[in-house]
Amino acid sequence: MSARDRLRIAIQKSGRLSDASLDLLARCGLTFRRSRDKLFCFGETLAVDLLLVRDDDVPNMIAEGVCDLGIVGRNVLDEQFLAAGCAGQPAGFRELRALGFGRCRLALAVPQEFQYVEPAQLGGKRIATTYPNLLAKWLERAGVDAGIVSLSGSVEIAPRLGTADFICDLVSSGATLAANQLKEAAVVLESEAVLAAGATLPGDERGELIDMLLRRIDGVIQVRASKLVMWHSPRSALEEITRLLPNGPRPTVTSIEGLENEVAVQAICNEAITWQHLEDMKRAGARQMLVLPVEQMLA
Ligand SMILES: Nc1ncnc2c1ncn2[C@@H]1O[C@H](COP(=O)(O)OP(=O)(O)OP(=O)(O)O)[C@@H](O)[C@H]1O
Ligand SMILES: O=P(O)(O)OC[C@H]1O[C@H](OP(=O)(O)OP(=O)(O)O)[C@H](O)[C@@H]1O
Ligand SMILES: [Mg+2]
Repeated sequence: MSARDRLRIAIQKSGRLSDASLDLLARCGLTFRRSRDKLFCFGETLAVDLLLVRDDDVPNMIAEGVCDLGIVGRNVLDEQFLAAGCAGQPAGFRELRALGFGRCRLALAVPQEFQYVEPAQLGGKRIATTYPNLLAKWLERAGVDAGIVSLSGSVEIAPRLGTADFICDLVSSGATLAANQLKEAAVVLESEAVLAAGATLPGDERGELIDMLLRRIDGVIQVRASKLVMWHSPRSALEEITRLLPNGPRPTVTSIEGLENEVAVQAICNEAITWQHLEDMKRAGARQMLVLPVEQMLA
């Protein structure tokens, strides 16, 4: 087998997406031998190797055929997709799957004292960002003519330095904005880590490997979101409690020896169970609630 018969996946070498990307691939059954320079990892279990790179380089490496797949934030992928379009080139990469980690949003932020109501207030102002193409598209859709100040980092400080009036940057908890006396005003893009691939998938063994990997990724994502919820409650409260759970699962109901009106219930939920869910269930009569992770699932 020549080296390029093997599938190559590019992931972020060191950053917010690195551990979760490696964890996802491990859950898909891939293990790697790390080379000494740690930029190339040879796949031991399957003919799938890893390249460890800066996240910004992932889309172009796919477009150039250096690798077949990549894990990168949608924010980076979409920005570079639009940039290629502006340069009159086909992008050569696309999103195959949303992966459910690295969630954040590209947001417009304004000084805390600014009363933001609508995009029209941005007209004629300067907005600093590292995502000029995504911002330009959003402004165009909103019909607003504003100046875009392209920076390569430390965007949050621009309003204080007077180089811009507002900013457009990634936000998760909002702590960075608050530390810079800014507040979120509008969401430009909801982002998370995505699996990216070339415009067309390889038709050889690599294509088969991609199909298999996609099936495993889909399974991992489904299981990750799934929880087994268990509780005790009066039989009469069962329907109301079940309705409180996301997606109204079909519960398995077991009677409890010696307690005629009580039941033990378990249900698989395919969405996150929050404390609020549990408190609502408790108010409706549920007790002894347990939420357990699902390890593997075969329908
Ligand atoms: N605060 C955040 N919370 C959650 N996800 C985030 C957050 N900030 C960024 N991300 C996501 O993680 C990706 C990688 O972020 P990171 O800060 O590690 O990138 P970077 O500094 O550009 O790294 P590199 O050195 O690889 O260029 C971002 O493109 C985004 O998709
Ligand atoms: O809303 P928050 O939870 O505060 O997160 C937002 C911050 O996180 C990211 O930066 P990161 O911490 O990755 O540092 P970087 O800008 O050096 O990459 C992003 O660029 C914001 O600055
Ligand atoms: Mg980067």
